Amino acid sequence: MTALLEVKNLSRSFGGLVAVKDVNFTLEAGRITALIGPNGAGKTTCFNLVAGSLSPTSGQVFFEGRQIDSTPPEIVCRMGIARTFQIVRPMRDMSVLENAMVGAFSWTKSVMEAKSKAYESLESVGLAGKANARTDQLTLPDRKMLETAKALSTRPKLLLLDEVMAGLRPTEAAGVVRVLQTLAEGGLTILLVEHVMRIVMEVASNVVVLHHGAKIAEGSPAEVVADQKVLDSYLGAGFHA
Ligand SMILES: Nc1ncnc2c1ncn2[C@@H]1O[C@H](COP(=O)(O)OP(=O)(O)OP(=O)(O)O)[C@@H](O)[C@H]1O
Repeated sequence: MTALLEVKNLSRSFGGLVAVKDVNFTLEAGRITALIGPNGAGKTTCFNLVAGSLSPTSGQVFFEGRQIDSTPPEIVCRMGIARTFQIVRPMRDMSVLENAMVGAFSWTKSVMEAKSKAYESLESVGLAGKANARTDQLTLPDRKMLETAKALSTRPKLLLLDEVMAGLRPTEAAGVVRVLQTLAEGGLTILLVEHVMRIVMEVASNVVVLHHGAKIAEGSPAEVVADQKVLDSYLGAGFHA
């Protein structure tokens, strides 16, 4: 398998606090990887380092073999990495379609092209039927999927999803899992931060576990939930897969 993204000895400090500590992992093309760990473990900081919103204190990030750490986020986006944010804030005075078009303007100036790509993105997350709705008419799962569609409109090879299933009911989350599986089957590589282990186990083929900024385990979902360090620091002794 080819590594699409390679994170090498990545560290980031904020003053005296080491938020990410010498972290290494690779993302294989077309796979879904979950980044998990307790609150404050460094997951979002890792996302920000990969997406170019933060520069590392030390270490490197390679995307398709090119070093991208310290590259501005808009360039990283044009290279093929898109991200969503934990808090979804669609633009309220624009339709669902117009919101999804925003991502496409990262690579085209043509309104027609942007519209066509936005429809395709909305279709792949199951929102095409609501293209003309106002965003304040959307439910939380739909708002989350719109955020994902916006990211897909940038034509990413790698999609970074920050807690895209937080706050969803199990049936709603199951729908999102299906969407992500279909996207990965189509060749998209996905890195997601997720707290619900049941979802991680269902959706991810690889799991990276952070604790106090450092990687403490990596492997298949079954491997990490059986790892004593992961049980001690995150899942708790009572956890049963
Ligand atoms: N801009 C910043 N300035 C100072 N400290 C920061 C900054 N961003 C993150 N931190 C700190 O770095 C550590 C890691 O934070 P981060 O948000 O990456 O963790 P996380 O694993 O995403 O947590 P959560 O699950 O709660 O979202 C925390 O202690 C946090 O307070």
